[in-house]
Amino acid sequence: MPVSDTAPERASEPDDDALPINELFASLQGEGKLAGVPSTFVRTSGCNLRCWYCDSYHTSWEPTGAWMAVGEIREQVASRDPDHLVLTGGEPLIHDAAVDLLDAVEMHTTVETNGTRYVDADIDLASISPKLANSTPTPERAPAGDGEWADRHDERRIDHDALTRLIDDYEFQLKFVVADESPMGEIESLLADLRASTSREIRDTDVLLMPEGATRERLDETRATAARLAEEYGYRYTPRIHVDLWNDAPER
Ligand SMILES: C[S@@+](CC[C@H](N)C(=O)[O-])C[C@H]1O[C@@H](n2cnc3c(N)ncnc32)[C@H](O)[C@@H]1O
Ligand SMILES: Nc1nc2[nH]cc(C(=O)O)c2c(=O)[nH]1
Ligand code: SF4
Ligand SMILES: [Mg+2]
Repeated sequence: MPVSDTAPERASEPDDDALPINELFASLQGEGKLAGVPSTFVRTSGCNLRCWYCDSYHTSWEPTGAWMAVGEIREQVASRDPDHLVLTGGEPLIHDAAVDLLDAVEMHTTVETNGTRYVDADIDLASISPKLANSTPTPERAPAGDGEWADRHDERRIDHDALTRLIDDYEFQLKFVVADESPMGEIESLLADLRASTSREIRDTDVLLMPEGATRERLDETRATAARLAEEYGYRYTPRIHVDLWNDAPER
């Protein structure tokens, strides 16, 4: 997704109580169990992974943003209409101040996370999107660099302990990005491992297949397959309604 030209420009010094913000906007939640719910999005910059298909290139491959104090983010969020906050990125949970923001706002909070780091915070819905082998930026498909991220990405992308703790402690959904049948075996085996390690029930309706696609054109190629696989395996399908409605526009 292109970087917003209206990303906050006032930067405070990076300190313990600030976050690097790529964009902050109100829209409709596009994905998952709360798709369609008016929400204010806070998108942090910086990620510990490098999915080749990342739709937020300017938070991962080429991170840009301005530091904002948590108090100022809280005010910006409170000044908008929605009573749902979606904290996303980049990977929001790599920043310690994400916990302060989640604890500071007085509304429903969803965190979009790759599930590689556990935090203890005021999270109402942990929207966990574990990264499968189909995300690895091999030299042929990395959008930048010479493939130097592939090994690091593969070593980091699944952390069973962090996933188990997130599922143990929060309402959750598990969202898997699919374009074809190839990741289904990995999804089934990861779910079997997590069902063995968590004390909570992971229902099939907590598992969502999401078509890979940052543009309408790409979704046209993937959504029917994702929907068919959801039916076949008994999982849920989630659209990406923001892409259907607004394609890859920033602040949407
Ligand atoms: C940009 S990520 C930010 C949060 C976190 N880093 C993560 O990956 O969950 C937000 C959501 O977009 C999904 N996503 C990113 N690029 C995508 C693409 N090209 N097609 C479908 N989903 C994508 C991720 O899997 C995740 O569910
Ligand atoms: N409308 C809208 N819904 C979203 N749900 C998750 C998003 C994300 O980028 O994390 C996202 C996004 O970027 N836009
Ligand atoms: S983990 Fe999320 S933000 Fe990071 S590269 Fe993958 S999709 Fe992008
Ligand atoms: Mg997005």
